[in-house]
Amino acid sequence: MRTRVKFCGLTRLDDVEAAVALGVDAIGLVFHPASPRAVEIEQAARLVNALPAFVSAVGLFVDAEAARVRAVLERVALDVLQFHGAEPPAYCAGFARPWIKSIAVRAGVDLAAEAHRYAGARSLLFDTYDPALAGGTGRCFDWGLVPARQARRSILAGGLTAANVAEAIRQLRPHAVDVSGGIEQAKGLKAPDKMTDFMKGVRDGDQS
Ligand SMILES: O=C(O)c1ccccc1NCC(=O)[C@H](O)[C@H](O)COP(=O)(O)O
Repeated sequence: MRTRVKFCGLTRLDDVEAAVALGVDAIGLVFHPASPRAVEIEQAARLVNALPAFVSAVGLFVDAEAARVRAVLERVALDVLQFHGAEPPAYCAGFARPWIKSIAVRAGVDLAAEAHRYAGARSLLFDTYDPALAGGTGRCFDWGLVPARQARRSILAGGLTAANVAEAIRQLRPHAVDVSGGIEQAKGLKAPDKMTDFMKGVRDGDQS
């Protein structure tokens, strides 16, 4: 089975079109105002409206007020929600949308317990722990901390690049990979050559 790919933190129409042309499965839009990749609601609506069928739009939130998530959903046709804070399962399930929960992986985190707690999630997204950042760290975590059983339905994130994604896939065989900083020329601005190389890396991983 091929590894699904999500490009995250897109802010420009050109980048969305390039991502679609490369065959991504999903794009991620960051609705966390503190992020350098944050998008405004009308900007996000334009980006999502440029997507063809079968490419999913994922909206990222960090401990947002429920009213804020609802306000975004009224204007932006998001397919999936992705939560990067300390949101409890009942909150995540409260928007009538499929959802993903990000888990900051570090030694001592019980991923089986997190999977049990967030059993309503379509997938868990395993990302790098950083006490100062809710996501988009640009750094890898120790992939050895993810048991094979937990990896299977998961989305692997954190510091992935064209140089390491094939090896990450070979080691963990995740359902999907998620990248932001590894395909950028500057925060929020994607680099076409890095996007192309990343997709090649994914295909190499799938064949390994
Ligand atoms: O990208 C951000 O700035 C961000 C801010 C707050 C919460 C989540 C954020 N991004 C989440 C993502 O899904 C990233 O793709 C993921 O963390 C991987 O990022 P990177 O290590 O840069 O590839």
